[in-house]
Amino acid sequence: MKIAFIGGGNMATALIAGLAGKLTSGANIHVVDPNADALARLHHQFSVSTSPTIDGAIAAADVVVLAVKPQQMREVAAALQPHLARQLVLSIAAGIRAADLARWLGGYAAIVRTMPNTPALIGMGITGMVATAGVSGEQRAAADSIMRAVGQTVWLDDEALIDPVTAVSGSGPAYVFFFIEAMQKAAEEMGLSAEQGRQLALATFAGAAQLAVQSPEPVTVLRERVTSKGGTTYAAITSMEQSGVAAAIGAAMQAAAARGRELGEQLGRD
Ligand SMILES: NC(=O)C1=CN([C@@H]2O[C@H](COP(=O)(O)OP(=O)(O)OC[C@H]3O[C@@H](n4cnc5c(N)ncnc54)[C@H](O)[C@@H]3O)[C@@H](O)[C@H]2O)C=CC1
Ligand SMILES: O=C(O)[C@@H]1CCC=N1
Repeated sequence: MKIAFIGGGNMATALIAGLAGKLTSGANIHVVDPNADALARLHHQFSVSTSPTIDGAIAAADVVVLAVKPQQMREVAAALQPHLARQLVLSIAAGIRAADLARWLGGYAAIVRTMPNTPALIGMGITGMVATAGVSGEQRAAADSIMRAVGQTVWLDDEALIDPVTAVSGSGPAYVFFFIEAMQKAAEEMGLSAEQGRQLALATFAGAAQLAVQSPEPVTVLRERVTSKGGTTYAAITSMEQSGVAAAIGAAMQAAAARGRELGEQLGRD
């Protein structure tokens, strides 16, 4: 499968790292980005071919992944349009609605809209996906195999659910890193070294996440099992409840989903 990426930034790099040598070789991956440093890095790491602007290489691709910022999508779509004939267009942009993208591509119908996340870099991503009516069964399977090469996939029937997916798993790695940062900072404030705090916090996250994945029991039961009545965890969870941590997480996720909808409305307006 030949895959072209328009945009070679953070998320494209995570996808290429997961894909190269797995689903396809770097030689079958082409990356377009005006940033020469980004192209040099990707070429050096994964032996992908590169170009600073959209060129003839796009015609040879089976799948064109749109990995630019939402604000750049319209301009990129206009430049891409003359090069499209039979390729599947796979967008990873937050907010941008498939119908607006199809319009900017001059009515091009073969579009899969997705929301991946950066753990794709180590093959542990998860991607929410929705196909438009113009996508063939073969193209849908191709999109699924690309994203499954870097993790799990969740197909959605309703495109509106991409914004909630963005709020959960697209932006989610940042919430986890934020929590780990806070734990590391508190560990240091309590006298542990930076390295000890890092080791303890990371092993706790990785261990607890794997336990939750592998356990047949819901996370509520797992949490209760750590929480002895009147013990240390009880003190910590009571403090979090008093601080409104669960409500704050809910509000943060609502804000992420709302921002996705807002981007779609703003950028799709004309
Ligand atoms: N970073 C993340 O965790 C996730 C990002 N996304 C989506 O992925 C997209 C890219 O995000 P990031 O990789 O984080 O951004 P980024 O800023 O790291 O990458 C964007 C890249 O596009 C390039 N670019 C700018 N104009 C271009 C043009 N005309 N043609 C080709 N390339 C051009 C830039 O030089 C840059 O390398 C966004 O739409 C975002 O919503 C989706 C899921 C997760
Ligand atoms: O923050 C963003 O807009 C992108 C989409 C999901 C993760 N990063």
